Amino acid sequence: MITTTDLTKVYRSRDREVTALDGVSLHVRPGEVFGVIGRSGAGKSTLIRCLNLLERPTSGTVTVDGVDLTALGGRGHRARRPLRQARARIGMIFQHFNLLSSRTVKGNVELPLEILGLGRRERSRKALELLDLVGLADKAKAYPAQLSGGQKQRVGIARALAGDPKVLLSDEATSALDPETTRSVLGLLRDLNRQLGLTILLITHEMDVVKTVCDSAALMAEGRIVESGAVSELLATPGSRLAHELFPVGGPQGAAGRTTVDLTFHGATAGDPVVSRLARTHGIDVSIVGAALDTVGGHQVGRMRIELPGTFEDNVLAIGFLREQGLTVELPAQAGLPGQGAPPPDGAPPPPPASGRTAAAGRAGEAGEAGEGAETVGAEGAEGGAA
Ligand SMILES: Nc1ncnc2c1ncn2[C@@H]1O[C@H](COP(=O)(O)OP(=O)(O)OP(=O)(O)O)[C@@H](O)[C@H]1O
Repeated sequence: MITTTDLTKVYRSRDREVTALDGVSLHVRPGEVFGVIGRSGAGKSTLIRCLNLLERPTSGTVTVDGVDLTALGGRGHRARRPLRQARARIGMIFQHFNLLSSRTVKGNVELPLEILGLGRRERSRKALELLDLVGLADKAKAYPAQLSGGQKQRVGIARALAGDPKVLLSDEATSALDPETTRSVLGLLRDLNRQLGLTILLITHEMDVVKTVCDSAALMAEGRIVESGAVSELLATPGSRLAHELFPVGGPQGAAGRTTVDLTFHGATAGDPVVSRLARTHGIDVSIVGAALDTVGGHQVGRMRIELPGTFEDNVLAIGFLREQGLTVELPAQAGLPGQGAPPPDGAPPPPPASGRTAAAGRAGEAGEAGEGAETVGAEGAEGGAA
């Protein structure tokens, strides 16, 4: 639905050049919610402005719903008619809502309909229909100043849907909202995505947004896409930086003479009692040092950090066994090993605050036991619960 090819944007002023986008190629499939995450300055806003050609890229192409926007004339607010028409099919919502304070809620939603040339009655009918869709039918006559932040964003969403877009771009739409309102606005976006088949690309610096609503995600750093893919696939990719940021597993690592292993249970593996099977079949005392359950992309996922007695070489067979069971197995950096799962230190956004049933601190006991404190789950619990 959205494809960019080698998209580059260089801002030039008299004395310096900033490469905000450096060869960005990404593909958003029809009907998916796609999150772009990255630190401040990574190039996210530039990317989203280039997607609807509010900003003209220096080179590369942007294709939305089969139309190569970069081939259409004009830029910014001086876009020519074909580009304006193509843009009308791309809705956009903003962090600070961008509502007109002098217009009522209904008047704000009618604005794009006026620009599209609809008559007064048709505008009124459509605006009320859209307000109903976002749950604000009773606020049609209110002014933006009389609304909460979440209600303002709902008006922004209704306005963005006025041109019956196939694509909705969201520029940090929940960053100004409290956590509960964020959840409700993300819930609305997910409902619209399902009901209308709307493709949504959102940029955010909040990992929780990606975790809550996105089917796929891309990590941006220094104008480039560092990693991207379906969230479920990323979680199954050893060493994925996004997976590590999305769902960190806690617990100490690298004790001398022991091998630390991070396991991810998802899909078909979620219900298998793999750890106790490992303990039984290989006669190993498995220590669980951290475990967590969380919902990522609408699916429950379990992660567990275990320790095996002995060095990596002593545990090659056990690790092979875990891989054969279909688990994602990662070896964080530890004594005598470079580490397979730990993400490189630079470029990624800071880790999100712990959420969901994230757990683990200190040694939590031997296999099968629930750990002390917090909400640590034992081997069978984590496996069974992550269905
Ligand atoms: N109009 C501009 N002129 C010059 N440089 C710009 C312009 N807009 C953005 N930049 C630069 O491009 C780089 C990417 O900025 P951008 O706003 O796209 O990042 P971002 O990931 O959206 O950051 P934030 O989350 O803080 O908004 C930054 O170095 C920024 O200073």
